[in-house]
Amino acid sequence: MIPVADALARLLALVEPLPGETVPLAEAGGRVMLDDAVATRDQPPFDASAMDGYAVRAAEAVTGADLEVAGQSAAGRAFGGALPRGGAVRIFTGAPVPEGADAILIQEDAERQGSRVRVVTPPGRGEYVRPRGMDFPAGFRLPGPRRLAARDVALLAAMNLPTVTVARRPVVALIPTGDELVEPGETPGADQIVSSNNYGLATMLAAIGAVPRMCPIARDTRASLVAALEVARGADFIVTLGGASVGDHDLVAEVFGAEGLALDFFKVAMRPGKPLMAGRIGGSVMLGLPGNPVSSMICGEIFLRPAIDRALGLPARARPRRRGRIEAAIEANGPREHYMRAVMREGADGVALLSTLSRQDSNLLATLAEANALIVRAPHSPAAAQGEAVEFIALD
Ligand SMILES: Nc1nc2c(c(=O)[nH]1)N[C@H]1C(S)=C(S)[C@@H](COP(=O)(O)OP(=O)(O)OC[C@H]3O[C@@H](n4cnc5c(N)ncnc54)[C@H](O)[C@@H]3O)O[C@H]1N2
Ligand code: MOO
Repeated sequence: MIPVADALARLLALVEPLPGETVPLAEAGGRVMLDDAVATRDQPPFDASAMDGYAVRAAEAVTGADLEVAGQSAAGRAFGGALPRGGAVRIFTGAPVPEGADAILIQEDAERQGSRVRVVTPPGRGEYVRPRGMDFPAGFRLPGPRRLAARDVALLAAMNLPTVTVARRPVVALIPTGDELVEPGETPGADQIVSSNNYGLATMLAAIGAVPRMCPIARDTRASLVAALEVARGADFIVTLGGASVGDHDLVAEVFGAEGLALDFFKVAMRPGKPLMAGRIGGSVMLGLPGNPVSSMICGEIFLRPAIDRALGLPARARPRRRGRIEAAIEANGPREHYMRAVMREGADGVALLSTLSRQDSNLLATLAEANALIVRAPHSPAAAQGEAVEFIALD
């Protein structure tokens, strides 16, 4: 058994960042932009009004001043010239402030009389004027690599970038293994269960920008595993579920070995998730996850997510951990790093409070769904009393 951190480092070393492809902005959300984006223009591209009112010279727009309205500036239809002396220009939000004006008299602070406007409450100099480039100047950089959130895409559009170069999505073949498995919706035999891990992992993968490839269930025979591998070939990652342990029907390492798997490691000091393996087969990274549903989902969190991030060109790092306090005592831990399902709530003073769920067996998907956090306990940690600090990973 190797430590979790070593296993992750070794897995990440097997992964190569994928090349980029150019996509239209409307399809860029959630994708990883590889390089810095550079603004081609100032935003706003001119001094703009932040309010509806009158563009004026602050020095002239004193209380009671009576200004001649020389014209109007609307968004998309600027006033043609400069602001005349003693004048005002009717202006609307987002419109260019005419040359010579340095403040906006909002209409609530003015009285309009025909072609003239009286100042009731004078504006300060610069008031309600958004200077050119206030949001960002030409040459401004949005740094890559980054996974593009909706707000990033809005910014790229404002930067006048119609396309963006993003990492190709990694294709991840998911191979469930086991004679006992049927697809959801089928009628299981008396000794059968429904395959769940592949659906959970596919959902996790799609959410982080990978493309899951659902392979048919491989039975516990050489021929069936080889057939599933053929469906998986060519994917960036080939992930098997189950068949990883030491039982007579756990054939993955042996069959894949004969098919060219260069195994890098097998067995990790973690709980759940011990019989994890990784290597390379053909051009693909192979990750063998344990069959127990919670084990494979937690291994997905701890290993597959950082590996996908690396393929996407993002910094490769372990899932971020936070610190919180436990609401009830926890027993001493054994030799494996323990990922305990827990419910986290934010305490009144901003401290996260964690309650471990009472049942932690690695077949219990219902407790995983109930959990919103994984408390991480280092190997051999002593018993922890109520209120003690622990590290945890927030589940999303
Ligand atoms: N003698 C030993 N037995 C076991 C050991 C060990 O060290 N010595 N390790 C245990 C641990 S820890 C785990 S984890 C499991 C992992 O075994 P496998 O990866 O070989 O998984 P399977 O035996 O194929 O299945 C385990 C369990 O999970 C169910 N399963 C499998 N695939 C799916 C799926 N797609 N959806 C839902 N459930 C699935 C399967 O029916 C079994 O119940 O080995 C322990 N044994
Ligand atoms: O490591 Mo197994 O994944 O404990 O159940």
